[in-house]
Amino acid sequence: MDARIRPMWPGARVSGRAFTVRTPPGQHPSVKEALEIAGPGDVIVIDGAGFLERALWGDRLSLRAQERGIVGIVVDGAVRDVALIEELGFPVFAVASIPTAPQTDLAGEVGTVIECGGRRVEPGDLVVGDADGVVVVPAAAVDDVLGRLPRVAPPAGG
Ligand SMILES: O=C([O-])CC(=O)C(=O)O
Ligand SMILES: [Mg+2]
Repeated sequence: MDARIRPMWPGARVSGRAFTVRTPPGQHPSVKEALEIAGPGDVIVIDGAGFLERALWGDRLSLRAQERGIVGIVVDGAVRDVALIEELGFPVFAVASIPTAPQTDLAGEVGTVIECGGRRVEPGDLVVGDADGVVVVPAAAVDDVLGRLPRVAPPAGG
């Protein structure tokens, strides 16, 4: 994903399966819906249209996500409660933080093909994020990519 998408606290790392959401700018209903459908090992990936004037995510949603086994979220948009999210240790990757609340009147879609950070993301793609940002590996390419890892990994003990 492009370099706008950053970890919201130092040391945040995530890897898991994409659970996708597309939401109208600043709108919350589909984010909350995703939270109740996504499950263990999922990373919620939100196409928020890059809108930065309202936060789509915060500490309460992070706590609920942890309860459900969701392993992190990636938002092309803004979040809030970053200090509390860091205390929870929940990995959140987003463009920015802002204290302003989301709106609750328009739904989007969950579980469809979306664009996030300039990349196409399909449900089930592998999402990996760390201090450098986030990459998406298409589900069909995961075996190939993992199969090549031993050749690029440093030697044991090295
Ligand atoms: O308004 C919201 O639900 C987002 C938020 O602050 C939280 O999850 O704590
Ligand atoms: Mg909050």
